[in-house]
Amino acid sequence: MALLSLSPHIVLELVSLGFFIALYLIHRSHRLLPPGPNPIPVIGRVHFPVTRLDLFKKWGESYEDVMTLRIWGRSVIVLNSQRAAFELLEKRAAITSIRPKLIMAHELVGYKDSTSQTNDLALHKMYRRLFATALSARTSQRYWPMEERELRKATLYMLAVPGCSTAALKRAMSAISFFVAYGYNIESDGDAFIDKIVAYMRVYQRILRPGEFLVDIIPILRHLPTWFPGAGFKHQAVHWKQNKEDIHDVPFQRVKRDMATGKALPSFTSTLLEELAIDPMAASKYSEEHVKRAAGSIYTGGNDNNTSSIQSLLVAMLLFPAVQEKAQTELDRVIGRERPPSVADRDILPYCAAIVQEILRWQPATPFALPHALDQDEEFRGYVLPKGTTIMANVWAMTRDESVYPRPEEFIPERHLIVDEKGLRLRETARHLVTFGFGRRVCPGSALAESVVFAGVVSILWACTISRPSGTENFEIEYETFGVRWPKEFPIKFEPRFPGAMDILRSAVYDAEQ
Ligand code: HEM
Repeated sequence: MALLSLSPHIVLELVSLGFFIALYLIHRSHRLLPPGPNPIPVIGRVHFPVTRLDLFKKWGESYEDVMTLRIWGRSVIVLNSQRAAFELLEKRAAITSIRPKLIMAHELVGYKDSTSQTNDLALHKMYRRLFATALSARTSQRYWPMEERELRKATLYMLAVPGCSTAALKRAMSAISFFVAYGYNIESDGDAFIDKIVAYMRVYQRILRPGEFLVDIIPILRHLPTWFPGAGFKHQAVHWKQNKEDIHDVPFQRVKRDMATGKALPSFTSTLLEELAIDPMAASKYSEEHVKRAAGSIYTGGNDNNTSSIQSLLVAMLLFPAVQEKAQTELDRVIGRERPPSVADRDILPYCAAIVQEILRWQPATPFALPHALDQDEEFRGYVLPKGTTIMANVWAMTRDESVYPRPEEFIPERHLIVDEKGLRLRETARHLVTFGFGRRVCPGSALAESVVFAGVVSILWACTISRPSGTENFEIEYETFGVRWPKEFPIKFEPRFPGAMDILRSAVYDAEQ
């Protein structure tokens, strides 16, 4: 009321003063942060330029280890080198393992307590234990035969139907994720359910993108009543939340039914539910609800990353045909043409194993990993990084660091190989790729991902000759980023590499399905 009695002139002066104080405070809070490319004063930029990887590579060189991007005035620390990422995200993981707050994803759609988003560190530790039990490198071996079967089916599909490689790979990856999580084929849930999941993946990737929703920038908007103009995002959130619950619940309940009738096949869910039933100690550590959420993250975490990586294999084979020839020479020499290769052959197929590592380096599916955040103020390289600040890893620039990967834009599997008294084999360091992220949040599905991509490499290259269809030799393949980075549709031709290749694959698939 007192304000209303002031003259308009004084009110204007007070508002201006408030504005300049706010500017000063924002400016002061930015002073102690590392510099960065922020062209608009105070605001910095209006979005995080996820598609401009060329800029991130350039900035990685000019700002060296660490820089600050400001998005609508909010600071995002970007770590440009492996050295900085290890120092902050690995060595100081105790304070850099939380995720930035996203009102839309966490509060409105309900991801607050999910595996990849929870900031409850005890809960997070428990989820990681579930993954260590039911999806360790050793337990994931039980899924190898099913990975081989699905990728052989996808290979046959690509050979039989021109222009279907993306659809074939997406179908195979859905089948694998579902089988690993629940032990049955997703197709038996019907097309409507599959469509629902595919549509939901887009939503999932959208809600996790920092700055995608105004409510993430202005959190107070979450209190808007649903009838208020512009509050449409709240309706969307209710709908998405319900979809999320259904997608997690339908397959989970089916595993429980199958377990009750003795029909359930071994899976992430059945392994943990069995342990819960027989081990009285297990119930004090986790509940069915936790298993349900962790199983849901296998699909959301793994599906698109795996698909994108195998699509990048196809791109690499078109751009670097000599690599295809070398891999096929290795396959002919070691495996021959009487049987298709399997994941268990990985140690005797080092060149093909190195192709997997090179795909993950050359086209990381998530070029910025997932965002971390600081749990307290922290001094780093002479700067003071405030509590709550988002930290992104510039994985793109790290995988293009010429001191580690000479000629980084070229696809060179040899860079991951070593020859010594034991013969040709993968370097010890090859598996420590930054593509799977950092510290306590490092991808818990990396062993599964590597075997799936290997199954794709050997199945496709053993059976097919991949080339550009005539007339498309100069077609420029482009990538797009939607959560995960994908190649846009591109022309590609698959031909059987030798007579009988398709028959051998078909009978291997048939045997596996019996
Ligand atoms: C090529 C395939 C894959 C790539 C490139 C990839 C990459 C990543 C990255 C970069 C992160 C974030 C790490 C960080 O925050 O520092 C992550 C987290 C995660 N990934 Fe993967 N991933 C792949 C496959 C998979 C698979 C197959 C699964 C299934 C089990 C999976 C499940 C998850 C989960 C649950 C998280 C969250 C971990 C947490 O917050 O503690 N990912 N992944």
